[in-house]
Amino acid sequence: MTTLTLRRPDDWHLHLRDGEMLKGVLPETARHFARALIMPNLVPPVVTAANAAAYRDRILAAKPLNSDFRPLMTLYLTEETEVKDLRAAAEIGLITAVKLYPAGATTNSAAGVRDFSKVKRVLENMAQIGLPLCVHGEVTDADVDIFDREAVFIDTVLDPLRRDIPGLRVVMEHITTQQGVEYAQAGGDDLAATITTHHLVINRNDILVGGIKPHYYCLPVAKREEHRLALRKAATSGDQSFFLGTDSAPHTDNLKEHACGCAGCFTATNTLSILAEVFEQEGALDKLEGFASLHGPAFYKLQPNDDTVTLTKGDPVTYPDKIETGDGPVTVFDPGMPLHWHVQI
Ligand SMILES: NC(=O)N[C@@H](CC(=O)O)C(=O)O
Ligand SMILES: [Zn+2]
Ligand SMILES: [Zn+2]
Repeated sequence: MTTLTLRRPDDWHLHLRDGEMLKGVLPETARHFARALIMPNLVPPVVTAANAAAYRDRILAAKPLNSDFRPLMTLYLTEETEVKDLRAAAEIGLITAVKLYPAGATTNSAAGVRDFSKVKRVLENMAQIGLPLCVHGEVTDADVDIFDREAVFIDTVLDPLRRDIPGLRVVMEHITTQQGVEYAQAGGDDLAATITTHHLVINRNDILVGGIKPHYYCLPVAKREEHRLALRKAATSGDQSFFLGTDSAPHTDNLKEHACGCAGCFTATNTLSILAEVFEQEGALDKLEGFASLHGPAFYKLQPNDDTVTLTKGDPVTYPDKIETGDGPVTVFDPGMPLHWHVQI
């Protein structure tokens, strides 16, 4: 196969940041994707309907001319989130989901949830109205090894939470383990999982062998090879429980190449070419449209996009090593393999 036409994809987990960074990174996503679910971990976070409306307007103002890109907004769940504000935001279609960060789990998560009993009423209301909860699924206990934090979260937080609040629709964000795959597979229609581009490509050796690679450091951190293989199998299986959330998470190079480097891989620029390469390697190019363009809208009860994107296979395609933003350069994720699928724009 040398040409592949898909319904235009959506990105179900994206960090656009704000200000100059937003202006710099938004065109990279808007070039290929129709919609993206926008993460609310700004400083300060997007915690109210008014915050979400203002942020949506800043995104729309930063959008390239003639782009139809649509941001789908989320609220950052805190122990102070008000049911009334959240329900009103959902009713007018201002928000598509609510994001749960365990406090301290990842970039800008300090305002996240410490005591789950304090958000129970909000979660019950979300279950009633069918508003999905997107979860950064890692425990933060100092005594749990960072490579075990996702599996421990599933057993000790996520599973009890889902039993406690029947009907709550949950997206396990950026899963990185076999345990994540198995839990998502078994969860029925109210549970799904996003998988990033980079976790299909790198394992933990890529971060650490031959010198530390700060641009491969993200959270949840990439795991052993067996987990990467489980993710590839899940993504290319055609199972509707799995769909694309790139978790493209830009940080300027000075903050990545640092004694205490920030977590996040920036993949917006070359994600589609990488995914086509990965799906081809797995003999599953016919499953790419489901993963990138159909399963996500089905979970969120939205229509898939009407228009299409076409990829053609040819000589290796090159992408810039970095993009320039008003805040400084941002390194584009290096998949460490030649990419042959060109995205027509
Ligand atoms: N994935 C990351 O490593 N970083 C994300 C936060 C997140 O999605 O956990 C960020 O905002 O930089
Ligand atoms: Zn996260
Ligand atoms: Zn993220």
